[in-house]
Amino acid sequence: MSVVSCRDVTRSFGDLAAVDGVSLSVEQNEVVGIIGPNGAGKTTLLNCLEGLDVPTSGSIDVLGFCPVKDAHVLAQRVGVQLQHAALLPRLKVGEALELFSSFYARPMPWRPLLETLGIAAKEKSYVAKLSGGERQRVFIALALIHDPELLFLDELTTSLDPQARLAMWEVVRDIRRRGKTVVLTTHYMEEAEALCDRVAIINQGRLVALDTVRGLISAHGGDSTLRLTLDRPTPPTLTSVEGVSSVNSDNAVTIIRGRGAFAQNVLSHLTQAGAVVTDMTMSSPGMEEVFLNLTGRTMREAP
Ligand SMILES: Nc1ncnc2c1ncn2[C@@H]1O[C@H](COP(=O)(O)OP(=O)(O)OP(=O)(O)O)[C@@H](O)[C@H]1O
Repeated sequence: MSVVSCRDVTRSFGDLAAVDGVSLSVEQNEVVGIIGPNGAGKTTLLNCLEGLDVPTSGSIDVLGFCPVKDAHVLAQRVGVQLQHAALLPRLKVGEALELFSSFYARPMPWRPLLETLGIAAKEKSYVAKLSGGERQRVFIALALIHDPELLFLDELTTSLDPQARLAMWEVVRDIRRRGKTVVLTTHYMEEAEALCDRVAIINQGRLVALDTVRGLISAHGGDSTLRLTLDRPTPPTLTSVEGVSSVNSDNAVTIIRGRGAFAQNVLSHLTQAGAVVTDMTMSSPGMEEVFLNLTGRTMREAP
């Protein structure tokens, strides 16, 4: 049985289908990322999965339960990262963790959790006085306090500095190593590449792709680029080499785009032609190219 199963889910606000016919499943011990441009519907979808919002149509199962009707059962087994400090301003970090521990049958010891998240020194600070990144880490600690089987993380590392972001990635990897399941949204392609077993790309409410990073790049990444400096003018025969889609010259550099084993084919072709390669670089498409090809926008335009 899938941990999360979402069938043909639509959530409309008036005429706007913020989530539009999304079907997806998340299996046990997977980390699945949801990415998409601003306003794509990621948070709305996550809210529906978390039981904070109700789909206009379609159905959702989480651990075999309905996220809305069975919220009390799921609360013990699912962790949700809060986004706003509204309910905690007058509490100190340690008090907030103590309070949340009291909600659960088997809470984890929270001091080691603060250590792992790098905020042990903030135990006696008011939540309201923390920096954005520190508060974010408190919310992660609160989401983890009952050692949930399934964790929902919405923009996990958005206000964190690079060091804290890497530490947070380790936290997620550790959660996965312990057999848990994670569904996260992110605006960072490198985060999706680093953490996710599969990535769902949402655009205008619709699920446009769902696959491993490698699968997405091979299906939607487009061409790789090989830049060569040769000891002679570019042989015109390069255009007919298997896998090559285009050949251009820029000053002394030959720029060849293609797919599959095109680079190897090009090099053998040049060797046979007696040409000498004096410099060579190769760049392959990544998730940025996948995102651009599927949504028409770069990720930098999106946040
Ligand atoms: N309660 C609401 N009432 C009306 N419209 C809403 C509501 N919540 C979301 N929307 C709209 O639904 C669309 C999807 O919003 P959502 O917050 O899910 O996008 P997102 O992908 O999470 O965006 P971002 O990356 O900016 O966080 C947006 O056009 C948003 O304005």
